[in-house]
Amino acid sequence: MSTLLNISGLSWKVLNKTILQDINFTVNKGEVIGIIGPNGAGKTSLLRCIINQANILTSANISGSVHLKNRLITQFSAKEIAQHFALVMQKNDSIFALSVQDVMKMGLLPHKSLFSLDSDYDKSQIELALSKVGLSHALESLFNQLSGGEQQRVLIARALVQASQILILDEPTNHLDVYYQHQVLQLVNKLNITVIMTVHDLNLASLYCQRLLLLDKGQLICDGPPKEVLAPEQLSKIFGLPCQQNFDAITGATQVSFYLEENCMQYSAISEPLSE
Ligand SMILES: Nc1ncnc2c1ncn2[C@@H]1O[C@H](COP(=O)(O)OP(=O)(O)OP(=O)(O)O)[C@@H](O)[C@H]1O
Repeated sequence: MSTLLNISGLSWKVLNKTILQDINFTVNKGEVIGIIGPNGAGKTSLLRCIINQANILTSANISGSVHLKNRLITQFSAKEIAQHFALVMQKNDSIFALSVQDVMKMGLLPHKSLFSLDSDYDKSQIELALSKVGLSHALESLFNQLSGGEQQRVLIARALVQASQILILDEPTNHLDVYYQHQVLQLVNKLNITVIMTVHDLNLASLYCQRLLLLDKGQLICDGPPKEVLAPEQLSKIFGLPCQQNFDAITGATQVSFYLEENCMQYSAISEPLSE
């Protein structure tokens, strides 16, 4: 397996606050990796550091390194970053007033020269990507008139036309109903490209990611296959709720359930949160 990304000793501080602390991991070509952890754990911040956006956002104090194909990420131009990474991040204010078609065309820009015209091939790629997310009918619609879930699917379709080697998704299932949660993650999974995504739903993460990174308070607590990372004692401690690990009867995937003490009839069978 060839290594695409190498994150080494990565730390990020803003003023006195530590956002990420000594993060180390590698990403191999073709892996589908889910970043999980509680609110504020540093999941989105880690994505930003990987794509070299943390410095743009703040006068940040970043140490350690991110290498993409053995070259420091800070040495890549913005266009080179866009050629390597397709992004679906959570805030998209800048595309507020565009049509879906225009939003989709933005996905083609990293691979075009300044004055190149739209081709029939471009048009067919846009139509194909929209059909994959069930939005063929929305080509002429205004992006800001779509529902949150439809907007999310357009952004995923835009990432598909960008045809980059690495797909970065920040909470891709946000706003999606249960059908599109599975549809989008299955689609992402079948692309045969490298995917790094933050996911709040631990069971979806387990179902669609080969490998999970568990973050807490800016630290990488565990990196491994879902069965190992979703160990109930570990999750119970981090999320502060009793937890049980099961296996899905149909897929065989590791699944977890959390319980509130007062709702739990068989509390003794379930691991309690560990004290500090
Ligand atoms: N530019 C910044 N300046 C100051 N603090 C920041 C900055 N970016 C993130 N943080 C802080 O870093 C911490 C981690 O934020 P981040 O958004 O990475 O968490 P997350 O794990 O993605 O959370 P969530 O699950 O709630 O989306 C938070 O406390 C956040 O307030």
